[in-house]
Amino acid sequence: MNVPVNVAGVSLPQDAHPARELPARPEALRMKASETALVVVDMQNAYATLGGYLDLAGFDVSSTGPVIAAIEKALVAARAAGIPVIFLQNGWDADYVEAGGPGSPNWHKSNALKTMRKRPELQGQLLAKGGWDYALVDPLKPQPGDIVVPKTRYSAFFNSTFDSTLRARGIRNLVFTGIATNVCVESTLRDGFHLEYFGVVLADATHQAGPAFAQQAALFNIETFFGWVSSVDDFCTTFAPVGAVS
Ligand SMILES: NC(=O)N/C=C\C(=O)O
Repeated sequence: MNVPVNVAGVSLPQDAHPARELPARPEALRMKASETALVVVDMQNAYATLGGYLDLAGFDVSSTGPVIAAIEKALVAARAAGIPVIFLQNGWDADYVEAGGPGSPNWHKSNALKTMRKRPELQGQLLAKGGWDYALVDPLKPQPGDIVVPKTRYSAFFNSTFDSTLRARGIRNLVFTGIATNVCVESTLRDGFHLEYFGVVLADATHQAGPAFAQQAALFNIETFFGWVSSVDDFCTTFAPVGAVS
């Protein structure tokens, strides 16, 4: 039911968004556009482009093209439905202070930092703010009104503005796209679960870091324990304007 909202003497717009039912595994999920964000995880050259960090570190990024196209489609639908779009962007300052030194597990586990230690000529290039590797891929540049949240660890909920950005807007549903399904997507969705956010992955708009089984395992974990799994077409159809013919 839509009722006028008055907060501290200020009238806020009524919520004109009806609940929609998004087909998903293991079951459909009811959600309102006004309580939902489309989250684009780390679609940077580092993760999606030949010559970027993942490629240089030995991960296969040759099939990320369809993922970029699928995210573009989801972005069009989200913006048309009034669903906020949040781009996450992973990396550190050019001196890697934010990456942590040997006292941080990140220093030991980050394959970007390890690759640069192995190949000193790459020092300062991988995931460094201001550089090509850190930049979002060209087809997925933010548009006015979109939100960009920088982050320094796999989960977007740590040492970032992500949680406050969501809570300030009354968002409780997170629709995830991006790379990598089994690292930053899953880490962020899992932390969101523990903070009471409903997390849905659009599987065809994600890509794993590592072998294909890593994608399957991440989707299994999400579907079974932490959230829901849907598709770009189902997201677009669910949030299409009422009466729109597809
Ligand atoms: N965006 C990601 O999922 N990142 C995965 C690995 C890394 O950043 O080292």
